[in-house]
Amino acid sequence: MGDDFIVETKNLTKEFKGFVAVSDVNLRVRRHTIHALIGPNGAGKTTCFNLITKFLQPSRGQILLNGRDITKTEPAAIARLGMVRSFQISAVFGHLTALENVRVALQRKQGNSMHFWQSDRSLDSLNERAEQLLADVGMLEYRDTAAGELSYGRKRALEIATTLALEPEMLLLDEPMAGMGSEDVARTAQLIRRVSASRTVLMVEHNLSVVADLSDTITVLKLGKVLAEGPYGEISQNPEVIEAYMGHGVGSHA
Ligand SMILES: Nc1ncnc2c1ncn2[C@@H]1O[C@H](COP(=O)(O)OP(=O)(O)OP(=O)(O)O)[C@@H](O)[C@H]1O
Repeated sequence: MGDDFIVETKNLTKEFKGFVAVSDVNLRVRRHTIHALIGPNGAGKTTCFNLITKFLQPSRGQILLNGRDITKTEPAAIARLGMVRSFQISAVFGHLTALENVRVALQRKQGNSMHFWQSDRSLDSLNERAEQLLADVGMLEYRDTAAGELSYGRKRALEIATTLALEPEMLLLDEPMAGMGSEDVARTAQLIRRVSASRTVLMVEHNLSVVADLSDTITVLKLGKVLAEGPYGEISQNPEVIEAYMGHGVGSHA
């Protein structure tokens, strides 16, 4: 793999009233890879994620997206630059069907230009694109099901489809497996692998076997600092990582 980084942070630091939650983090996310942020509770994963997606403003440091400094960029502008965050809590409209949910996302992407939507042809092509996105996440058979009636895992798949409607170059997933049963976890892992084919994925995830299975690179945070970075086989052998996870699984994964 070449050294082509889509996201880089330089000395990224966040202090909350003097408490340093994220401390001088230099993260480099290689294009077209799956990169996971892990670490024990309170390690600073969520804060780091919120900084990168601009939900929080850093106290110090820099964030680069495709080499461009986005440290001061408004969160709303980030999606237009190709970086889209998918939420842990499903953001789909329960009373709309799966297809309608994806259509809404596509319309939002198109900017809702009235004259565009008046033609039947454009509506047809919108439906086609929405169906394609549902197929991409393995949800075509649920196209006419109200989102509120879908299982939690399928809601998440639908939510990923609405995120993909924005054509992100980079997808940020906040604990994609949270609250899922094992069947949904397996399906979602497959989905993440599939959508990562032409994109870059950065995820915060607690499920270590999923992280081990999916990630090209793993960054381990502890007390706001990077403790280790590398593929699972490497970090899981790192004594400091094992100690940080004492009794919680790193190193014991087959
Ligand atoms: N808004 C805030 N104000 C004060 N302290 C905060 C704030 N947000 C996070 N922290 C602190 O920063 C540290 C890192 O928190 P963070 O949520 O980023 O960790 P995490 O690795 O995501 O943990 P978890 O796995 O438990 O979600 C914690 O000690 C937390 O209490």
